[in-house]
Amino acid sequence: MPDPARPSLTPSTDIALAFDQLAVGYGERTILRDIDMQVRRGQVVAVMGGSGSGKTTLLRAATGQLPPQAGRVVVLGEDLSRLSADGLFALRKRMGVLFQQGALFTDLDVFENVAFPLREHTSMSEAEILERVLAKLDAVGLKAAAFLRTSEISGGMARRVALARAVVMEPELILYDEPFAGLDPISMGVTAQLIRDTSDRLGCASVLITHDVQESFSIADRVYLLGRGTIVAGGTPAELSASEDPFVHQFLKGEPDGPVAFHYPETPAYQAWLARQRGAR
Ligand SMILES: Nc1ncnc2c1ncn2[C@@H]1O[C@H](COP(=O)(O)OP(=O)(O)OP(=O)(O)O)[C@@H](O)[C@H]1O
Repeated sequence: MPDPARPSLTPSTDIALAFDQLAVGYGERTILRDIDMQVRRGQVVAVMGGSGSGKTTLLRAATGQLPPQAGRVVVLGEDLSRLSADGLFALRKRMGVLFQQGALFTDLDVFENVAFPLREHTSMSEAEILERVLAKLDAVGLKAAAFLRTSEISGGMARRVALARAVVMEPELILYDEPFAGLDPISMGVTAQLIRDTSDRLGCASVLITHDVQESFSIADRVYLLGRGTIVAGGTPAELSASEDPFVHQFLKGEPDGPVAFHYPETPAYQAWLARQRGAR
């Protein structure tokens, strides 16, 4: 559970990630607009929303993969759109990202997969690398699996190895894309606690994109709910749980009917495709 004694007010320099009136999308299409969000060091923030609501898109904006259509993304005090390619590369070393398809290198064993960022970006000695990697593997319960090849581990184990790799550089900001996907209930609880502990111990900011209400509410300081192309609700887990907003209510209860759209919207591109399909028959 989030520590109630943790101070809720910290200086503004403590902000690790800020979206400031952000609009972001692909080509001409805007997926999210009017996004205002701040994540402080030591905080765990969960971003939730239905399928296609723009969670991964928001993550891509935070890593600089997707430039803003309007507004700003500020990471560790740096406005991403003002950074050179070298500046962005340097900043990324201070960030950890666990992608949804956090693919491991199949030609490396578990240990070398986790050691990879240390070898790429630091001048740590072999002895230091050994201790650091074993500590991170221990945290995900896989120390004794260090010598295994990636073909010898299960999908859920691979997710945990990817998690160890995302935190091995002890980054200041960690972005997790669906960290609970494909995990059994025990691993899910352990992973949630690991995310919380990593934030507390390293004082880093953690942003997790997830569908899992129970796990994210158990560790998050704040939760944001995406819908209708923007943030529809934000607050502490307790505030959201008590919300009367029909959108929040439907999402948290997983009810099929309500304002959360189940169907992908019919766009002009779909209408044009359908007309072509029908014309062709
Ligand atoms: N590379 C892309 N090019 C064009 N449109 C995209 C691209 N990636 C995603 N989209 C569109 O952006 C919208 C949001 O997608 P996004 O992947 O951010 O949703 P999500 O909330 O992460 O969904 P899920 O929970 O299903 O992973 C969708 O309508 C999707 O079709």
